[in-house]
Formats: sequence, structure tokens, C-alpha cells
Amino acid sequence: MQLHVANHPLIDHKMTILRDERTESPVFRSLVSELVNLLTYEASRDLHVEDVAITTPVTDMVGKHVSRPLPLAVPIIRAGLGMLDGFLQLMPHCEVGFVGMRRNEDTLQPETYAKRLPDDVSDRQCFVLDPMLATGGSLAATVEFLIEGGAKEITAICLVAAPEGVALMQERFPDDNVRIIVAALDEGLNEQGFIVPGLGDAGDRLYGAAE
Ligand SMILES: O=P(O)(O)OC[C@H]1O[C@H](OP(=O)(O)OP(=O)(O)O)[C@H](O)[C@@H]1O
Ligand SMILES: O=c1cc[nH]c(=O)[nH]1
Ligand SMILES: [Mg+2]
Repeated sequence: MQLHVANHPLIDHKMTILRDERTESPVFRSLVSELVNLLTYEASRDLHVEDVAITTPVTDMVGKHVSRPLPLAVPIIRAGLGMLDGFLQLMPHCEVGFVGMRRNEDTLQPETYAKRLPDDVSDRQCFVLDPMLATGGSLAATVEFLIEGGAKEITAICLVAAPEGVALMQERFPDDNVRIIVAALDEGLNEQGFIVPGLGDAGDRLYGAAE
């Protein structure tokens, strides 16, 4: 597993507003999109492209197009959905699969309530979207689904990660074919499994408390 922590003043600035408890949902949602734009640029550095012949107004040339089969984006519902628009702004050619997961508040284990992924993802570059990497259980389970489907290159884009979650991902996926791009690596988890300092419950801040 490879970890890349974005180290950029603009990302730090936007993350600080995002974390602030006074930031309300409309601003929170648009900041998530802006941050995902910036992180997607980094995450797509190794995007597969193929040669394509075109003619400019001046001459013929060979340019690049994103290779087929097209990459697959996988937002982890709910909070990962808040990252999809920002991701697709930069990667409009992607197809999208969905995984719905919810952490059990007592055990902190993820419970999967939805899964709609292509059966075979063996030739697809996969991009998992989830703002929070806490214990790592939700991301690890999603990466497992993709590996079961044959995925060989998986990049997760997260906003905040805890060292505990990074360690779990490293243990479960020691090979370099799993990468994580994260805006900030925080201190750790509190007793309720929340990231400290974190930003609270990302799903609730995007969409409101579900119950
Ligand atoms: O690393 P983990 O310990 O698994 O925690 C991270 C997960 O927790 C949050 O989802 P949550 O379960 O709150 O669901 P929600 O997105 O519907 O709010 C978050 O969006 C991640 O999916
Ligand atoms: O801090 C956390 C941990 C898990 N899920 C969240 O939304 N926030
Ligand atoms: Mg939540």
C-alpha cells in the first residue's frame, strides 16, 4: 500500500474551513468538491492513456485519450457520494459503481447494505471515494470487493485519515497496487472511533443526521 499525503497550502486552507464546526452543509459540500478536484489531479497522475491520431488546424499529430475499458469510480455511500461530483468534474469519462456501508456504532465494523459493482473489474483502474479513513474497516472491505472482481490497481481518495486506518490498510494490502491519496493525516481515533481532530461525522455534515 502506498500512502500519499497532499502537502499543499491551498488544501490546508480549505481543510481548515471544512473542519470548523461552524461551517454549514452548503459550504461544506462545495469545499468537499473543491478538495476532491485538487486530490483527483494527484490521484490521476498514473491514469492509463492511449495514443490517438488527430488533426489540429495546423497539422496531424498523435495525442492521448483515456484508455478503455474506462476507469471506475466507487463512492462509499453515504459520505463518499459527496465526493463524486468533484471527482467526475475532472474524470467525466469514468463509470461509477456503488457500495453502501455503515459502521456499527458499537463494534465499529462496517455493515454493507448496498453493492452495485461490475462483476469483472480486472482491466479497470478503480478509484474509491470516501472522505474518512478511521479504523480502515470500510475502505478495506470495499478494496476487498474490488480485488474479488479482479482489480489490480486501486486508488482511494480520502480527506482525513487516522494512523490506525492507514496501518490496517498497510497490513491487509501490503502490495503497491493499492494507493491512498489523503488531504490530511490526523492524530488518531477517540473512544467512539472518531478521527481527532477530524471533522466530525462526514455523512451528517454533508446530508444531516440520518436518524
Ligand atoms: O474507517 P472506518 O472506521 O470504517 O470509518 C469510516 C467510515 O465511516 C463513515 O461512514 P459512516 O459509517 O458514518 O456512514 P455514512 O457515510 O452513511 O455516514 C465514513 O464515511 C467511512 O465510510
Ligand atoms: O471521524 C469520523 C470517523 C468515521 N466516520 C466519520 O464520518 N468521521
Ligand atoms: Mg456517518
